[in-house]
Parts: sequence; structure tokens; C-alpha cells
Amino acid sequence: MIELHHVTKEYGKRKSLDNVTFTFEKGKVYGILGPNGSGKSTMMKIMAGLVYPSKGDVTIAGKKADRKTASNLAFLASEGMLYPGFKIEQMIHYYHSQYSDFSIEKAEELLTFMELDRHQKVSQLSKGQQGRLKLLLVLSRQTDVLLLDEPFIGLDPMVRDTIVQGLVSFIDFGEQTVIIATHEITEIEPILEDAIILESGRITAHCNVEQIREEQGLSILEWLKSNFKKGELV
Ligand SMILES: Nc1ncnc2c1ncn2[C@@H]1O[C@H](COP(=O)(O)OP(=O)(O)OP(=O)(O)O)[C@@H](O)[C@H]1O
Repeated sequence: MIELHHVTKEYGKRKSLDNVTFTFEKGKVYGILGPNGSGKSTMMKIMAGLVYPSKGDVTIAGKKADRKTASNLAFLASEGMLYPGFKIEQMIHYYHSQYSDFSIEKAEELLTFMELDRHQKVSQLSKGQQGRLKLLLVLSRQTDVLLLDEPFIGLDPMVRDTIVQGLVSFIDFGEQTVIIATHEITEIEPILEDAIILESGRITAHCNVEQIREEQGLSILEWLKSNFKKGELV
């Protein structure tokens, strides 16, 4: 369980997060949706213990989020995960050396699944291949919490579908708490249980995906549009 309690993050006078209180329940898959600059990455970094709130607090399984709690969660970040001079197999061995929960067997399975060549250098990978390698590195870890910040960035629509299948195959549903910040709402919808909308640093809506589908007949994109106050596109 991840609890945000009156969390505000200020950069200068600007509030990236504004008094956010929310509980992510254990074993559920959440989507964080919202336009550019609404605070999605800030929220992910705060839960990952990489950025500290200006006010309020974040706890993971009852412990305050910091570098220590960060070691028991896998975070797919938008920047800073890959070393350009490394080959793919070196990246895998590096992660294996850094994280005791890293499974080489899972990494091998994912190499095949993601159609990556272990001998290729990171600097020679396309954006899509880099995205797949990042996913390989986080999905090979056996952590209670998985945070994915824009996992589809740079990936073409065909590959996005493959990635969703990969998530379905490699996530431990019901056990891992998975939080995905994304603009690719339609692609991710099949695996989401709950969705929240962030607008200007505030949570403005929260839904159970199946419930709105059954009770209101809405897809998550339609729900998002119906809830979105400013009418901006995400
Ligand atoms: N390190 C930083 N220093 C100053 N301002 C920052 C910093 N990080 C984020 N911000 C600001 O905080 C706000 C929220 O940014 P954030 O990256 O969390 O949004 P986002 O919803 O992830 O956006 P996107 O969809 O474009 O990735 C933005 O106004 C951004 O400029």
C-alpha cells in the first residue's frame, strides 16, 4: 500500500503537486492520466523516493518513502536508466549486480520476448528498442511495487501492443502494485483496474475502470474526456 498524505511539491513558486491525498492499494494496477505538466512524473519520483515533498508525506507499506524504500520498488523512469557505452548484456549484468531481486531467468525470457540482441550497444538502439530494454530491466525485478513513467514513449503502435502483452505476461497481478503514468490511454486500458486524473497538480477524478465500463458504458478515454474540466487533450 502506498499512501500520499497532503503531498505538495513546490519548485520555486510553482506547485507541481498540490495537497494530494491518495492511497494506492496493494496488488492493483493504476493508471495516472493527465495533460503535460500536470504532475505525473513528479508524483512517480516522489513515490520512488527520489524527490522529497515540500509538504506532506508518502509511505510505502508504512515506511516513509526514501532511498531505502526505493530499493524495493522498480521504477521505469523517463531518463537516466541506461548507459550508452554498455551492451544490452552488460546492462542486464549491471542491474543484476545492483538489485538482489533481479532475476536473470526473467531477463533471458524478456530478451526473447522483446526481440533484443544482447550484443547490441545501448547507444546504437532505436528509441523503441531503448524503451523495450528499460521495460526488460524493470520487469526482471521481483518487487512489490512497479512504477512505470511513460513506458510507451518512442514506441510505434504495433510495439505498444506487444508491450501491453509483455506487461500482462510478466506482471504478478494481485501481488504487485503497478502504477503507470501515460498518455497512451487506449493501449493501457485492458490492464488497468483503477485510473486517476491529475490536473495542475491535483487529483480531480478517480474511477474503477470496470465499473465505469459496466455502469456508464464508457471507455477510459471517454471517461477522461467527460471529467476533464479544461477540455485540453492529454
Ligand atoms: N526539477 C524541476 N524543476 C522545476 N520545475 C519542475 C521540475 N520538475 C517538474 N517541474 C515542473 O512541475 C510541473 C509538473 O511536471 P511533471 O514532469 O511532473 O508533469 P507531467 O505530468 O509528468 O508532464 P508530461 O506529461 O509532460 O511528462 C511542470 O510545470 C514542470 O515544469
